[in-house]
Amino acid sequence: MGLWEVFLNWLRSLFFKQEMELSLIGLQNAGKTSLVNVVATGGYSEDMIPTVGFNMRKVTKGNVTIKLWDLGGQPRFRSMWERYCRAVSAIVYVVDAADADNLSISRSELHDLLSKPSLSGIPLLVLGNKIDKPSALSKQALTDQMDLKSITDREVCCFMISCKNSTNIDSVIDWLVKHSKSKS
Ligand SMILES: Nc1nc2c(ncn2[C@@H]2O[C@H](COP(=O)(O)OP(=O)(O)OP(=O)(O)O)[C@@H](O)[C@H]2O)c(=O)[nH]1
Ligand SMILES: [Mg+2]
Repeated sequence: MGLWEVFLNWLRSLFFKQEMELSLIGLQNAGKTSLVNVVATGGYSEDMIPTVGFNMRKVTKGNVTIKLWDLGGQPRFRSMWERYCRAVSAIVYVVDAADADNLSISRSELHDLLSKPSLSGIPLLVLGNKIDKPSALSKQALTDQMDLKSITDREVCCFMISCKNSTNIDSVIDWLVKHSKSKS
């Protein structure tokens, strides 16, 4: 590579570096921390410790640096979700698609969160996780049960994933990268 090319590449890397901040929200046991692990390292474990409060992780994909706020999903942590969503480029809401019993709670927590004026317009990515389980809902059923069609004040996208089998994780990363902003 000539010196000129090295210089151009360096210049390009300066201008095209992207950065984004995301919050991972959803009920306890949905698989938020598992998703962070799969995106960051490809690792998956059955043996997870519930998140107490929150964790922050930085993951780099290509020239995009993603700062992830991985929040605890137990009831006592839900009141802080809004605070960690205010400055983000996108909200990622994880649902256990195989846990029919908790879907209505998950739906009302999501709609509660989105009703906060401070979060208006922030794009939403809903992930139906655990599709490796036979009891998991279809995308259509999840969309209906989470009442996603009623959300009209922002961009909404939904993918069905499995952290366990790494299903559709690429689509998630693509979506995230497309929603990153140029570093200023
Ligand atoms: N079968 C299956 N189990 C999964 C999948 N993803 C996560 N799990 C399991 O679900 C459990 C909870 O996962 P976590 O990632 O800790 O869930 P969380 O949403 O971070 O939970 P909190 O931190 O308490 O809010 C763990 O036992 C995981 O192994 C998946 O895709 N398939
Ligand atoms: Mg967790």
